[in-house]
Amino acid sequence: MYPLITCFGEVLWDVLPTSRQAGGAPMNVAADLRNFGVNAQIISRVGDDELGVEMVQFLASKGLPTNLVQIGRTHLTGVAKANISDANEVTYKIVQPVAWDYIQPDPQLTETVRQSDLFVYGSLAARSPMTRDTLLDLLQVARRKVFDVNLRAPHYERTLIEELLHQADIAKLNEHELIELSEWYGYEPNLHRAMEQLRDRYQLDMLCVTLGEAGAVLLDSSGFTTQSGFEIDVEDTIGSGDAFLAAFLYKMTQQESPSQILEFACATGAYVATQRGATPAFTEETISSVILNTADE
Ligand SMILES: OC[C@H]1O[C@](O)(CO)[C@@H](O)[C@@H]1O
Repeated sequence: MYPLITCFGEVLWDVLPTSRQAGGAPMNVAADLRNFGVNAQIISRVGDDELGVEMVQFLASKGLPTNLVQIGRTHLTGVAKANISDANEVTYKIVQPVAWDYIQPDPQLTETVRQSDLFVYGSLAARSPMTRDTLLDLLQVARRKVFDVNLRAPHYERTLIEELLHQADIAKLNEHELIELSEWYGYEPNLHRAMEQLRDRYQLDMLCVTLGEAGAVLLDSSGFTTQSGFEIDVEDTIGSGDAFLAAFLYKMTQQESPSQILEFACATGAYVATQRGATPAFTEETISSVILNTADE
């Protein structure tokens, strides 16, 4: 079951017009890692309410430990209203403040992060002072840090994103986020060049940019690796980027080559987009058959 991967941040319910699905980027990453048999866990907080009970049950059903999910009496379990446009772009109205805005420091959290091989965090969790402070403390003891940039307007500020980038060893963002960061720094609109400049600015070991249906690009010490997208029928893209990251980290910890990592990650992101919600059940075999079926065409 090694390595140990600890994710930190929001757990919430994504409310769609006709259904409610468990979500929250770091939780999605942890649940998807569990699909691959990785020893993954999530640090978060829910409210002492019905939705909190259901969330804890959901985490347990995914094989995730629930002892790192705090239960608070002051705030409700998180909820996000998701809207999907005709072009499959999802926008979220992420209710605030909720329980995961109040993740409290705790020696047990510090210890588990200290022992983790990878620590995964995003920017949304840092929107409120308490969870932000807990995150910054945990980053002090984390060994290898993976920043899933995940910009969710209006819940972030440039200075905070920069602080979180400074902490990261590995960063993943999508093409729109790269454009936004490039505008901050006046980078020319050239994907490879902007990636190199961002990698150098924050001394990242790995920088990965997802390109939606066009695939993804990875920049690491071996240079650039590119993977084109898998053709699929989209159900909804919620959690697709999170699944990409989970698959990426899974293959990375298995020491696979950059091109194998990227192919597997793109196939996993594509598969999740064919399913409803952020955390469908799948296995490594499911993803391998996505890759094989595409190769046949
Ligand atoms: O975490 C913020 C939002 O992003 C998602 O994780 C998808 O990437 C949703 O499940 C959640 O509402």
